[in-house]
Amino acid sequence: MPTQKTSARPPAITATGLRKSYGDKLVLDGIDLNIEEGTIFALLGPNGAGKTTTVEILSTLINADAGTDADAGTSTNTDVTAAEPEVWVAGHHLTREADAVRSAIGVTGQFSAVDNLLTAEENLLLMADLHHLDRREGKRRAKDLLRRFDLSEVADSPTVTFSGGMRRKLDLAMTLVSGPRIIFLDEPTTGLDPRSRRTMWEIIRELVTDEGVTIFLTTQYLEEADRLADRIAVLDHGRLIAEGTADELKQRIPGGHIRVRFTDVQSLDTAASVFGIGTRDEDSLTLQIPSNGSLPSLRAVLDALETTAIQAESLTVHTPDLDDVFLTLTGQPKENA
Ligand SMILES: Nc1ncnc2c1ncn2[C@@H]1O[C@H](COP(=O)(O)OP(=O)(O)OP(=O)(O)O)[C@@H](O)[C@H]1O
Repeated sequence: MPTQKTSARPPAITATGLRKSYGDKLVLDGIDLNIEEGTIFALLGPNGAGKTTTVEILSTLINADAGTDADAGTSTNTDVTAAEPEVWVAGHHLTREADAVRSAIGVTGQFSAVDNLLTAEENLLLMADLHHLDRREGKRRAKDLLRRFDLSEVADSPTVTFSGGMRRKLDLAMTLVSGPRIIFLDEPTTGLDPRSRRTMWEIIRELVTDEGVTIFLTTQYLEEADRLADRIAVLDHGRLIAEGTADELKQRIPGGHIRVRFTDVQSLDTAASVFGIGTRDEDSLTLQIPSNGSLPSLRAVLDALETTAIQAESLTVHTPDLDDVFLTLTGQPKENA
């Protein structure tokens, strides 16, 4: 069967005009993806945006409705005749070479694959069996993964006793038993406490830097995409409304600001006339002054307050984050998008 004929090192995932509807409900409306090998790609979107559906299609769990037809990416018509999807994963055609795709990928979904009745090691050995590894190799990989994920001490404990963070680590370890080159992580840290989330981030980063795997992750957390991803795509109502590095996305939105809170309206008014710019909010007694968040701009504000002897109660510096990106791109906060 053919493999993608580009360079010696094909992109990990390419897709053109990916569409999916459930009945009348259009979930994906012509999505294009181009993800380089050895990078982390984050698909960012609120609940119901179509993130899991995208992962399910790319990992061969469900079929897309259509790929590259004449009007791909431009139509919102849900009655588009299904054409052969044009999606390549790990250099293999998604539908014509589905088995080859499956053997190159690993998927960790929102619902744990961990069997509660088994120990951590038994869960890993079960995965090794499913992937037809011989017993010795299976045992070797299980031990190696338990050590890497800091689970050796609980290798023989029933997983029913595991915390959410331990379970999530074991889930990912189980995905790694088969040595996948591309790993799909569907909301890998949802519901985890901040410490477990950071541990998970470290593990994900190491997978890329140490082993050169490609990670396709979905997330609702702007911070997660910002911290982890080489490229981020923002999914909204079945369309990618923006794509780029975290910095590129941030550049598309207005700059940050310094927010100064005063103790009374008189101080607020004086400050508003001194600065001459900014948004004055009498209810919260705050003045929002445009700023790039740099030290000199902060110093300028502090100096002006000091020389004019205006009493400020508190001051916060706001640099643009991905929440601002969502607000700017969709006109709505992420939660309501
Ligand atoms: N099997 C299905 N039948 C009908 N509708 C579905 C099915 N699977 C998903 N949907 C709908 O498709 C839309 C996108 O769902 P999807 O699970 O892909 O979103 P998501 O971005 O992953 O959201 P979440 O963060 O909540 O998991 C939702 O409105 C969902 O109700």
